[in-house]
Amino acid sequence: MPVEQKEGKVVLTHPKGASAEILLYGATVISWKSGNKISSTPVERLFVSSKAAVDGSKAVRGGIPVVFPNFGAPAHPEHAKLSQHGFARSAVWTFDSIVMDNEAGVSVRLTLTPTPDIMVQYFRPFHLAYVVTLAEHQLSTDLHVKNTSQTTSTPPDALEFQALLHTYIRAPTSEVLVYPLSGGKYYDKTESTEEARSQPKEETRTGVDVKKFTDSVYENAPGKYQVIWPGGGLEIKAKNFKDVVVWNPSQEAGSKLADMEEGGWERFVCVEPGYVRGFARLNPGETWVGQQVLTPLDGDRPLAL
Ligand SMILES: O=P(O)(O)OC[C@H]1O[C@@H](O)[C@H](O)[C@@H](O)[C@@H]1O
Repeated sequence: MPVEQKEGKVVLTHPKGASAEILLYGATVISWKSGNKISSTPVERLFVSSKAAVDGSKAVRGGIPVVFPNFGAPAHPEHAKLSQHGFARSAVWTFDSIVMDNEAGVSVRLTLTPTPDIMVQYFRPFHLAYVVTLAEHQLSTDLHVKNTSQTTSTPPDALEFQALLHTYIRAPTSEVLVYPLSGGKYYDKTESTEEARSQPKEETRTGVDVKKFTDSVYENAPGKYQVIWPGGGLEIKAKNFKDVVVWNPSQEAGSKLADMEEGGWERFVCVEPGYVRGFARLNPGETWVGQQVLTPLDGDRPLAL
């Protein structure tokens, strides 16, 4: 069965062996197993902490949580009641449909509209659709945001939001490098004062490492990244996610996360395409689509982490 629904999750299986699992809780992709052009054996590409809650009690520590409508602590007055990274990653989404089911890809759509719980914290009408497509050697995740307001006021009843795919890539943290961010502007959230956090820095490293606590928001980033370690790597392509966040808590911050497994920070890098500097804006009836495509790089070998 290429698409199976069981116990709060959707499992996609590609005829050539790749698979993906998506929790309805948060529409969180919690597993993506894929081979590559050289080795067809599917291997896990995403990191999920063994201490992560996968029962819907807390956003998942790993996989690909969906961040919407705010990134980090709320900065927009309309988001004031929301918690860090918004409600999409901790709301139960609805299985909508199978979009495609053939050798080119197995694809499903999940949706989220305001629930009573969301409406207590957030008044804007919206419709989110998340399309996850599994190909032989690729995983695409597309987030569609629609402003469903019927109001015809002037100025328009705009939906202003941030969105990000918080992708935890399984990789040896001490060796992984992210390209090409050199020359770009970033905001360093590990700085201790608000003033230092709001001053842009210029990236001078050809390949960005995460050997120490890293929480960097690259603004207007290139949209195509290589995440490379000795013997392996992935490409991430992003559309309409103009920014990218590179995060690894290291032991310093990782050991304080209750749902992070011991040493888990040594086994991943988060490379997170997003629209997080400023706000995307939709007038009533308009839709915005952000896309992420993950592909193992040629020469990639399975990781024993
Ligand atoms: O612990 P959370 O809420 O899942 O967030 C993890 C991290 O997510 C990153 O995207 C943020 O830039 C970090 O500041 C944050 O610590």
